[in-house]
Amino acid sequence: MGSISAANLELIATLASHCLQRTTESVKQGQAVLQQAVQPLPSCFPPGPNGDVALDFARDPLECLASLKSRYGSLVGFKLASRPIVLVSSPNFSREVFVTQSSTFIKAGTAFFPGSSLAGNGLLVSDGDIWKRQRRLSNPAFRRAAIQTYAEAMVNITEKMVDKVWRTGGVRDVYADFNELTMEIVASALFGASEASEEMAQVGPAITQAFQFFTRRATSMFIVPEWVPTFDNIQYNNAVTDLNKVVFRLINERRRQLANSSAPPRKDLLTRLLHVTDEDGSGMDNQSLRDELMTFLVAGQETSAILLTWALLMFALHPHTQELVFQEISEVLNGQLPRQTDVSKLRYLEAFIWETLRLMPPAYVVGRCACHPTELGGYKIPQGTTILVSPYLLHQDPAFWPRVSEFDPSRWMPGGDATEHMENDSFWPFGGGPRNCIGMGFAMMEVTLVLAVISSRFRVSLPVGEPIPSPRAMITLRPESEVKLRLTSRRQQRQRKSEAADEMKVIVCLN
Ligand code: HEM
Repeated sequence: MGSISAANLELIATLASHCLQRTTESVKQGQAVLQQAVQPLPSCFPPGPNGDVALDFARDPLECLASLKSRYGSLVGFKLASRPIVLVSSPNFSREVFVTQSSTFIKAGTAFFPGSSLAGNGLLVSDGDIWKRQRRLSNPAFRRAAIQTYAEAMVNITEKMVDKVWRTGGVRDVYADFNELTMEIVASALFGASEASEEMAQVGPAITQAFQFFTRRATSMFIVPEWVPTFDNIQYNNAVTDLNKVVFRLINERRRQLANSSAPPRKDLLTRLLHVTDEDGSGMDNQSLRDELMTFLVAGQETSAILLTWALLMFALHPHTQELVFQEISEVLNGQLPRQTDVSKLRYLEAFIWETLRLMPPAYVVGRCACHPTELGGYKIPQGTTILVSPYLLHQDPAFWPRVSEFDPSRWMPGGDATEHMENDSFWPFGGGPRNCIGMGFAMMEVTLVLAVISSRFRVSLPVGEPIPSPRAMITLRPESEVKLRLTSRRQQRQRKSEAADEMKVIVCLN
């Protein structure tokens, strides 16, 4: 057997110390959780059940949260997998968590929060000064004028999908199709609709694998740290390594192009992020850029795919509403493809999207952690308590929403009963306060344009005998499995109708 070289020894020593450090961190975290587990809930905690609700939650998270609210009200204290949790589902307490006490209720320490090497220390997970700086530097890339430049690509990519895979319609798993579509849209917005997004498409399987792992981890009660060499972890870490290679290469290439080229700057998000600097002239380093780009992929791809899927299901379940959307689109677009300037004219479609977000908010709960002892609604909230604000429960509360379970987009039209909900804190599909969704404008434009393209070409229905797909609450409120919908080409349907009418005319003449 050969002897171990000095370099190898050094490597082994580094690895060992790394593992020891990570183990110590994990042990510390484990001790903190254990301490919380054995401690009873404080007496002045919000009222709730005595036992741990982990089993109920694992069986059906939505049902578990709804039953907690119906039994104990809009501020419930309980234990979930031994962690102290407060469930918040009223407008004023949600505002307090998101806005008034936003510096007390932070991300770090939130139970079941999917911190992961995939999104690194990006906007979704960071706190304090790091988050402030990254948000300040990222904001310009999401301003209205900036996101408008992605509209054309959003429409082209949708057209391409429709022409390639939907063509004449038929039954499709629209959830799978939308996952691919939104991945391509967000990758093209991030890196430009060129070789870069093609390169990202090549790492599609790695992204899918990393996302699936990320979801499993975020919904598991027992989290194995990513550095432990389990089969799952090794696969995941390989996927992240593949992604990192591509993303770092793209960042370096773009930096070189910007330094050398006198050509007009590209308009993708990466270029915009490379241009912004702080007051001291410094911008984001490669690692921060990588973390934000991956965060935008993680935060922006699946949420939009889910919203599009629920929207199409709503079309299928409410044919009259679908026809109203189609009428509006026909009038506004007049047979042309939608453009960014059309988005604000599609008022009923926008109302339709808000109503879908009301009943099926992809972010059905939003988590925070109390970074020091505080109060909420007169109750004591110890440091380390996880707060779950639930837009899903709030959007379905009959105290704030008349005809609460009716799907009625017209409530969002001028004079409707929902228009004031944006201001009165009973509608939080994109979160709120300083940590609200940076991609809200992007997502609303994307979903509007995609639905406009689809609706002008297809009528959507539930295939005969197909059950209505149900939601499954994971990190997001996603479909439980495939969502199979029938897409009937409106053009072919018109053709068939006019052929049938011609045939009828012939029969009448012959008679
Ligand atoms: C229908 C689509 C979307 C929904 C429903 C949604 C929902 C949300 C919600 C509820 C939050 C707040 C989370 C919290 O407070 O902990 C959030 C944050 C965030 N979203 Fe979205 N999102 C969507 C699309 C997007 C898109 C398209 C992007 C980017 C391309 C994006 C990027 C982010 C980021 C970076 C954050 C963290 C912001 C911060 O803490 O500063 N989201 N999103």
